[in-house]
Amino acid sequence: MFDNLSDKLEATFKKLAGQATINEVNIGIAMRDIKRALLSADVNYKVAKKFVEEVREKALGQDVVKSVSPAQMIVKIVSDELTEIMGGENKPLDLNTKKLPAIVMVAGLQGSGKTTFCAKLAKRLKKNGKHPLLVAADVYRPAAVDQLKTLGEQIDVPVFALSEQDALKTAHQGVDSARKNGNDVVIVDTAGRLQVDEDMMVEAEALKDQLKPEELLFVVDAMIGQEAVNTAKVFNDRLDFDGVVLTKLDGDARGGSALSIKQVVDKPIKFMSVGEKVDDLDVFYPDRMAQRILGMGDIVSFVEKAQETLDLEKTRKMQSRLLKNEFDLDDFFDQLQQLKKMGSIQGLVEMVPGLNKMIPKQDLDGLDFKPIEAIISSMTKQERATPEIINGSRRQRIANGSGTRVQDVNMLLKQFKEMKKMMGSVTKMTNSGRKILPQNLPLEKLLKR
Ligand SMILES: Nc1nc2c(ncn2[C@@H]2O[C@H](COP(=O)(O)OP(=O)(O)OP(=O)(O)O)[C@@H](O)[C@H]2O)c(=O)[nH]1
Repeated sequence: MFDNLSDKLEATFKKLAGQATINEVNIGIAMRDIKRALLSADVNYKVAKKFVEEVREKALGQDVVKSVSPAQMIVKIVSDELTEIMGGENKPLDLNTKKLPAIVMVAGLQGSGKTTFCAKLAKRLKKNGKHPLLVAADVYRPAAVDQLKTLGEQIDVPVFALSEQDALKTAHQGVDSARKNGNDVVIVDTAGRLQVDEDMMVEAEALKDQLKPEELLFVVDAMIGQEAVNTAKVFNDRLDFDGVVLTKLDGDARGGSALSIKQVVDKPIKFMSVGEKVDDLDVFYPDRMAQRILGMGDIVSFVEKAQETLDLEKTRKMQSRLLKNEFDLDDFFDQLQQLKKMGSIQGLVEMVPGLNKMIPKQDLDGLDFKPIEAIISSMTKQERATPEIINGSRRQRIANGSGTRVQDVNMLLKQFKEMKKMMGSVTKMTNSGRKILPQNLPLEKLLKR
């Protein structure tokens, strides 16, 4: 996400880095470049125009501070402005209500990722100690009801559905059922259509009027670019929703909708969805997103995600084995499982400052752990603990057992050996008190110029 925009902004800042002062001329060129970068990231034209005007005004109005170079100053202004256009601070869900259950109504076009989002949100709320109930009010497509039921089973959250095609009745009875069964939050999945149509809007308006949800969330697929912004406008004019959920940001390399939607509908983006799995949902933090766009990563989210998903006890044990250089293929296997729990690798790489520059995206596309897992699973306990004993005939046996080739086994063993060597030297550096991160980051370097 935002790959191109990040590269273009970085190039603009680099050009400014050689300048001694900020003046009308160099700021004019920089703003032209930034505007072009925003437009090619599919940012709404009016938003891009306003953005550069604000940045220009702030940059020219700044007192020259000796310790800060023009490039540093512009990076800071652009970062603040990006945060601002995406909404400033995160606006969390407000589920406070005197009458339980709290109701979250979810609306959007068909295929936007509504149903998947309902399940993701339910999982998140459950983790935070709530007792959600999912209500299948997307009654016209039996497959949508089945999909919600399957997801509900997967995350162990109850799903309420009726066999009748009556969204209002389903929603009302769902809320009653929640009240009876002690569910404190109801998440109502509503019907979508392929395009905005009158029947869908009328039904959504009726649901809103009758349910009076604490949160009405509009779900939109970021991959449709500016169309996402237009659809948001139409839905907001009719439903006056409370917040936006941007989905499929993992597939949206440009990111224009994330940058435009808040400005156009004046409603906060509350969540972003970055993959198909039930854990691929993140709270949307405009400031962290701005940092990501500027290639500075989002280490806070990375650490939060790790804390939420990883088995910390296991990780601690692994670290201690690493320090003693006892890390073996069993640990490697465990670590892969933990990594997988954290979500998409591309998403993780984008969060770590500088890492997205070090690993080409094409190396991550389609990265598949399955053959690695199969190879390790085909080894004996002894082989996993002491990979050095894996000779030619053992390699052949492991390849046969895992349905891979001997070359694949060789490659894995070689990579494991190199990784262990690298970890050894990192451990030594850490022990000797040398800091490894985060000095080598592109923007950190740029800021030092
Ligand atoms: N890559 C990616 N796929 C997603 C994401 N969110 C949802 N999807 C996929 O998008 C497709 C549509 O998602 P649904 O949740 O069924 O969409 P919906 O809006 O409920 O659609 P209807 O039930 O037909 O109204 C599914 O294949 C999801 O797995 C996401 O963040 N990233």
